[in-house]
Amino acid sequence: MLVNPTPPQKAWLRDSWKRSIQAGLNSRTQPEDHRLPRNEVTERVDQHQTLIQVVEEHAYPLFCQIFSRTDSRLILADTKGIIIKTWGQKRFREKLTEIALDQGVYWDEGLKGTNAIGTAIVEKRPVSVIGGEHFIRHHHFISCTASPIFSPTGELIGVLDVTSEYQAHNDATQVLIQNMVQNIESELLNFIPDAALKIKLGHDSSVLDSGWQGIVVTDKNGQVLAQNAIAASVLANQLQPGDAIESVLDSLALNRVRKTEQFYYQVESVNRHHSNKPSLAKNMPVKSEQQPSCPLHQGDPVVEQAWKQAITVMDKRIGLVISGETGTGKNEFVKALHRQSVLSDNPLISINCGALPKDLIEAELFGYAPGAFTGANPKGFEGRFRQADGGILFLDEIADLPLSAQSRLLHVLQEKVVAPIGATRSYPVDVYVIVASHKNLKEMVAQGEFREDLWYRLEGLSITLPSVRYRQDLEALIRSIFAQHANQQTLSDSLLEKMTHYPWPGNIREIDSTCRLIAALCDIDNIQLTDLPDNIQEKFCSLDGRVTTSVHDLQATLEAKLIQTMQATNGNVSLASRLLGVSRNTIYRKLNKLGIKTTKQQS
Ligand SMILES: Nc1ncnc2c1ncn2[C@@H]1O[C@H](COP(=O)(O)OP(=O)(O)OP(=O)(O)O)[C@@H](O)[C@H]1O
Repeated sequence: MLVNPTPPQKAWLRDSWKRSIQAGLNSRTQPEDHRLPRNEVTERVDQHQTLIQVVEEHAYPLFCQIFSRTDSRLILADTKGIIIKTWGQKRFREKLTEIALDQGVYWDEGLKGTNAIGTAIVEKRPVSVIGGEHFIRHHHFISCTASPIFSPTGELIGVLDVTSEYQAHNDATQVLIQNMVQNIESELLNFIPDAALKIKLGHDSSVLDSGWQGIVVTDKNGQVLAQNAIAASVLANQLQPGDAIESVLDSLALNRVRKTEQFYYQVESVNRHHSNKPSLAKNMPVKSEQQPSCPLHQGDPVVEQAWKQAITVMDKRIGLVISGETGTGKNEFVKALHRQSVLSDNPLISINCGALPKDLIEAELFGYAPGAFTGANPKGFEGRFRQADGGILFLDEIADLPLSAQSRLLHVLQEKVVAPIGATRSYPVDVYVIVASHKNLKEMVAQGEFREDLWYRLEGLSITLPSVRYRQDLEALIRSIFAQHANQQTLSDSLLEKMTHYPWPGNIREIDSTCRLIAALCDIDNIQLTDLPDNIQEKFCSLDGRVTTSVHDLQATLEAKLIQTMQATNGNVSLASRLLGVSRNTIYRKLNKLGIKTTKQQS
């Protein structure tokens, strides 16, 4: 029988080793891996989007600063010890793959023996497990330090871990990880629904922006919603959720550092411009200096301006019309606006007018009374307008709304009441309506296909989301969308270049489905063009192996090809016309336009 080595001295480690033995593990045998199927990994990543985002913004920079030159990985695990995401040294990741320290694998103490992630979950406190302190021998080459992450209401929501090659950890590592977790927990306070004020506290004014400050978050009436552990300590546990913050502060005036007898404090309004930023992918370039406030782009000025204007008009309840080719992200834009707006706790109802049969659209929008028409739900239907009451109704493809529904819509917008079909009464509704179309509504008005009065009622601000071929952040956009589908894969620079030169007629939708396909088919690092299926390779490459981007570039490519052919044929127009498959006249015309004379013309 194999005997486990001498248990360690530290009591908590001894206990953890004991639990490992009780779980039936043998220190000399590498335990079996328990791995989530790929689709469940994606689901978990989705569920943890906010946490991932906060880690990327508030812990990863510090990790890079301290560990970038060492063989280390930053790891986020969920409450069951399943690894959700990892960041850091790529070559070290490969080494960690040998012990399955990668995405989707359970690092529960009962499955992997004493390890920082699993043991921190059991202990509910930060722990460092250095080299030989790991129960399983195969894990002795690593040192891990992990700290649990708690929600503003004190529930465990995940674990942050730094795993390094054995020698890389020292006594300060645990303090560092705690600092990262502190930053994460403080930032999570901004995500509490109804959070309006953030009060930073400390015994000295210098700590107010240090990452070690106490934080209390209140609603707009100054009622405490949550606080971090430091605030509870600075305030000697005087405050509980629901208490009025003014019981401990003299003033709620914003931004000035103030002092009570016990502590310094500063009141800020909560920054709600956080939700659902696309994840900062591992293979994304370092953040641009100026972080865009719109979560849907990575530095495109047109989208940013559209976003800023939209936020402003929404707050003032001015109408918003969004145009843009199919797939440019109009729906996503509206969802992000909703999340960011004061209406975020109220419904967002989206309806695609083009996708509904014309004779049902009025019933869908305005509802109907029981027995209003044959085939209807016998209980009646309240309709989308009433479902959206207090929130936002997004009417996509509004151009497809039949004229009869247009007049009814105008009536609802003007009177703020909706009368379901066949009903004897009407209902008050307070709905902010946003519309989108990829057809030109103004032209439709001119042609009598869209009611002019409705257009004037809807039109306030008209914004157009740019087609991706015109976006200045295309490369970062592709990287970020790919990262959302990738497991650990990355796109090679040359493939990325091809992708940024492809015109993407289906816009973000096409980028999304292409990236999804590449991530599913190419389970390798640094994916090259030749790793892709033939049809995708073909779409990224033009005939001569160069890439076509826009009409302008296409023109340039054709002209270059013409010049090359003329050179190769020593100016023989007949031969060039046969090689290029165009008439001699076309060649003369093009050469003329380019100011090039044929040998014949020269002589
Ligand atoms: N900024 C973004 N990042 C990642 N994916 C996005 C982004 N914007 C849109 N998408 C994805 O692209 C696809 C198309 O987006 P969306 O439905 O918002 O486009 P649309 O302009 O409303 O299209 P249509 O006009 O055809 O209704 C969706 O799958 C969406 O998830």
